[in-house]
Amino acid sequence: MHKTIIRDCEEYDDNTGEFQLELRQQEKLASAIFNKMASNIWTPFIRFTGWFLHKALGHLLSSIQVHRGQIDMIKQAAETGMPLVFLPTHRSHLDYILLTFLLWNHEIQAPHVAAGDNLRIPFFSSLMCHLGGFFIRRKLDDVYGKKDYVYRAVLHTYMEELLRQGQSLEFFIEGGRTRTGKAVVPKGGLLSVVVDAYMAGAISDVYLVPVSFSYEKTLEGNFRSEEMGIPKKKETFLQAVMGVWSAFRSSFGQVRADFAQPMSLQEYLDSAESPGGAVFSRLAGNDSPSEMRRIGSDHSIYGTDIVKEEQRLLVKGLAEHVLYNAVQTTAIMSTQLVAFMFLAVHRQGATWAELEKSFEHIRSEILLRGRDVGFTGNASAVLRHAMELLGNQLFTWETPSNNRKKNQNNNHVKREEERRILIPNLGLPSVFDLTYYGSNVMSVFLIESVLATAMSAVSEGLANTVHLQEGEHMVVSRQALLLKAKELSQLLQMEFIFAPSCSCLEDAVRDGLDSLLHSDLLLTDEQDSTSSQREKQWADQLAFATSWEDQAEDIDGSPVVQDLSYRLNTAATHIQKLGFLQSILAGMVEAYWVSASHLEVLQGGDMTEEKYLQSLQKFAIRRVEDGVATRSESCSSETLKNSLKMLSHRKVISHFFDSDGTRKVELYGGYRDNQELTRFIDSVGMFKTW
Ligand SMILES: CCCCCCCCCCCCCCCC(=O)SCCNC(=O)CCNC(=O)[C@H](O)C(C)(C)COP(=O)(O)OP(=O)(O)OC[C@H]1O[C@@H](n2cnc3c(N)ncnc32)[C@H](O)[C@@H]1OP(=O)(O)O
Repeated sequence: MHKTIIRDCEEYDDNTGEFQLELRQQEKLASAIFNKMASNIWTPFIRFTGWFLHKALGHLLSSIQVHRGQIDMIKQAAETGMPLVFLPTHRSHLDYILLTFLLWNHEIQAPHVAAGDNLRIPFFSSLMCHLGGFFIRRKLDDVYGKKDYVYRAVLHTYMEELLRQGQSLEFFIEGGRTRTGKAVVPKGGLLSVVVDAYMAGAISDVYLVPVSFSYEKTLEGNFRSEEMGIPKKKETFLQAVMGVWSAFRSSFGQVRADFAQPMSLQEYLDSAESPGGAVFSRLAGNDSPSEMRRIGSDHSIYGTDIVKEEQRLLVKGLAEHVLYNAVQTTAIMSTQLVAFMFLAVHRQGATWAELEKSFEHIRSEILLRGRDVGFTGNASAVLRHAMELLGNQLFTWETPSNNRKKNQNNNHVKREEERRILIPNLGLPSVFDLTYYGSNVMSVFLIESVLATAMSAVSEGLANTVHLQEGEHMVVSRQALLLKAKELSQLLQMEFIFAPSCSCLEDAVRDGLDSLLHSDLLLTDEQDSTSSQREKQWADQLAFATSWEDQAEDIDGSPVVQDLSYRLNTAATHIQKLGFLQSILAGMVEAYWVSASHLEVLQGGDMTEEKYLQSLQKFAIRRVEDGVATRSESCSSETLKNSLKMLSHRKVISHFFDSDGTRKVELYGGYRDNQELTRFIDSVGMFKTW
């Protein structure tokens, strides 16, 4: 492999002494990088580790669930001889251990796994290397803005060569473990190498395998400090050993691994419907895909100076597609359901009977939406088990103070017991334990939650459960609702992937609206549907399907097709459902609104990015401590950071480097004006549901 890199360099036939000297130096550098990077799988060691894990994992986990059919599917894909690229979601350090372990158990070739060089911990890193780990920089370029071509070339060639040899690869496209519990916007660097290897004809095809791991309890404990904005410390050898030791003295419940259907890269790119396919066709121009493949491409980390925007879109679309599939296959574990239930339904607490009822209800709603759960058993038993794993510091039992008497008889004691309320601890920082586990469930109800939140914006706050009265008459325009839902999804695009890249956001939102209609949260005027009314509903929906696009194309913005209106079902149970759906995104919307409001600080002039983020987090925490915030999770460091990415993407703020190389942030021209900024803050604030 080392020779391949050197051969590539020697293709430049320049015999001047200076060039030869430079070449030798670069060769030395490439060789040093390669030696530091490469993995060295040692099969007997994998076998030994597999045997050891068989003994050890039983002390940590009560079970590892994996679907036999999914494993067979992976085996079949492996038997084609095509390289497999495993792309798991990243929740824990156990992810990569379990993946190789599961594959080894089923006699599937162990993959080479990209490990960030922050994991280069003495002793452990050499074990990792023999188990398939190859070390990459977390940032490709050491110096910002200056491409490290040699490093990029070595990494590119190394990965391409592994694929060429039919070896399997694994990398975490989110780039690191999630701190919030939900998937992180994917990175495109390593995936671009795989796409490029195919485009350049180094491989005839490759299977991309989205994988997800879902834990009842993660080994890592919690990410409270990081969510509070306290920087992560680099782990030392001693801490790593202590971590392993303390893990073996605890119990982490069950883990569920899910493999989504392997995707052929060739099929993905050839598919005319996928945005990847459309971009690919444009890139290929008149050339057929195979012609294009022969020509090669510069889609990767190592190519022309600037990767074309269309090429980036192709890889980005693919990465999002993979991650979307991984998230959709993720099973919901007991602890995740319980945490979600407290955050979205029972923030004020609930009796045991109420909790059991909600638990059963949410479980059935999850299954109804085609998602799986990683537990069985009756609500009471699962609730107890989940709360034990989450830890009792997250909940407090309280007895309502009235009628509390001493010396009661048995019946009284029982009744008293039934009246006791279990209250979640939503204070800082423990709320982040609940959000970490609960956020995995968000993806199940995401689009419906977006629509419920948009409903509040369309009705100018009147459709908030705080204001809504039972039996109240409230009508919303379908067109306005869909447009506001789209706006909100775009606002939260750094938080979620709303639709796979083969579909579009509009379709996903329309499907969400159908669910709300189906569940009777929204009613058409003629809800008692006779067959002719059903036909009309169909026709109306068809009309809207074209109206969205029509309206987007219309110059003056007036809708071309007649709009429809829906009546909000204000029966008590439906108000409750609306509240539940709005509650799911309320903390995030509050964080984005807080972030938008804090921009006023920048009207005084630019600030270093670090200082600005600190001041934003302080502001958000103070709101919680002063009791001003509605949701304590609104000060989540990760959400605030994402909101800044969105502000930068929307060109509300911009970044630049000072003369001393410090990254600074400032308001974009128009937003320095008070009115413009206020308009922007209001455009975020309209999604408040409190
Ligand atoms: C039985 C036995 C069991 C035991 C068994 C044990 C197994 C023992 C194994 C140990 C295993 C440990 C495993 C740990 C797990 C981690 O350590 S996770 C962390 C490390 N992994 C990753 O980060 C993978 C995903 N990250 C990436 O792909 C990132 O892109 C990279 C490669 C790290 C680079 O990140 P970056 O420097 O921030 O730069 P980024 O903006 O992403 O782009 C870099 C370049 O990529 C290219 N690029 C990026 N996006 C695109 C795009 N959309 N289109 C085209 N090109 C693109 C461009 O060339 C870009 O450069 P520019 O043109 O922008 O200058």
